[in-house]
Amino acid sequence: MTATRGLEGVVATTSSISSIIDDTLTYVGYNIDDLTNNATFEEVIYLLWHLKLPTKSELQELTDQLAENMALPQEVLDHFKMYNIKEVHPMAALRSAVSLLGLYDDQADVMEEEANYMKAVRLQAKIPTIVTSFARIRNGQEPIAPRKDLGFAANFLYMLTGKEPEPIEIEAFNKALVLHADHELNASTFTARVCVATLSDVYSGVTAAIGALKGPLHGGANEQVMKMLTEVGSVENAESYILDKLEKKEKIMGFGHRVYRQGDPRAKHLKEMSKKLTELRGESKYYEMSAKIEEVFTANKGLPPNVDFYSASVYHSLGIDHDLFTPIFAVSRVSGWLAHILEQYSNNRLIRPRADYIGPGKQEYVPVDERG
Ligand SMILES: CC(=O)SCCNC(=O)CCNC(=O)[C@H](O)C(C)(C)COP(=O)(O)OP(=O)(O)OC[C@H]1O[C@@H](n2cnc3c(N)ncnc32)[C@H](O)[C@@H]1OP(=O)(O)O
Ligand SMILES: O=C([O-])CC(=O)C(=O)O
Repeated sequence: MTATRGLEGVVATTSSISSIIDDTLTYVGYNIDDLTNNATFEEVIYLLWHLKLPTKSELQELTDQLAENMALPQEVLDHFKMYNIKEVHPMAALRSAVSLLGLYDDQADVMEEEANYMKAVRLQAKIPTIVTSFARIRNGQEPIAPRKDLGFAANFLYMLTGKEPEPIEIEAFNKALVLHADHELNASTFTARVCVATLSDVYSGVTAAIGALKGPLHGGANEQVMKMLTEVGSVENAESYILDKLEKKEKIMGFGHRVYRQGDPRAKHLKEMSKKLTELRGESKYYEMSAKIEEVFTANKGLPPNVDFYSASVYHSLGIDHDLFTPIFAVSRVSGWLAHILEQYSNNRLIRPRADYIGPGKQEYVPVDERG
């Protein structure tokens, strides 16, 4: 038995949800470029969960179900007062809040297909409310209830800021949600599938996935990119900053990918939005710094940017706090996690690989008093 480090190249499951073939990403056969340019996030949720695009009435039904389920149990809102909210990372708060949410769902452990589907609806609806309520409560503001007349993307920005977002903001945020929705067997989705393959519940699967997304080698990279842009500070500093990091053999966040070789097809959409939005805000230096970093890093390492790189300046231009970037990734990716959880349940087998043991050989037990 030999191990493949990081399971690189290992095919661990079949799936009908999304595919990456020759650097092309599709959701259920639809090219990501097409979906990003044309679809609402609600349509994409439906696509991932039902493996087909919705009719008008199917879309309306899902939209209504999401709207009806956005409110949080008061206990979940109250729990934000149990710790020092200003000191807590929002991803840790989200992970805990989702776990807590499971305690207030009397269907949490009901394993029927319909019950699991409705839990998916409830989680997809409530996660944006958790993120926006957390963000407001820590600023001493009251959470804002969603508006029935706004779509998913617009509602998120509205619940965060209390202001009705501009059409260009809604368009950009919707595109970002579509782009982050699913990505084959990435680390957090694999985590979710491993968890529920023990026939554990949907809340456990999503809680585990949030934990995996939090790390800077995965979803946490977008916040780290913004930290880097802040440190770089100006276009003039970008080249020396990157060359110095490379000299020290440090990783540059937002670059490289386990699967893509020529480039992440999602990055170009975010790059375009970054240019547009930073110009609109009179902060084009964030786009220009990013573009310079890309130029210098790619010339030196040959690694193109991934989805996390330009999403940082996009979210910054939308006025979003930098530590909310990864929770926003979760607001979108939960749609993919839930699709994979439902798919795993539908054809389940325990996921249990082997380890190639490399520890010591046979040893004799020595009582503690006799050990040197
Ligand atoms: C949504 C997402 O999860 S997208 C990914 C988000 N993560 C990041 O942006 C973090 C930065 N990137 C990385 O750490 C990696 O590219 C990963 C984690 C995305 C992929 O990792 P892996 O496939 O395991 O590649 P690994 O980390 O082994 O890198 C292979 C080589 O490229 C180098 N490399 C890869 N990415 C980077 C980077 N961003 N900066 C500098 N060097 C890099 C590694 O140092 C390594 O070099 P070596 O062979 O000389 O040691
Ligand atoms: O697929 C991966 O390894 C990481 C990624 O890009 C994603 O989850 O969107």
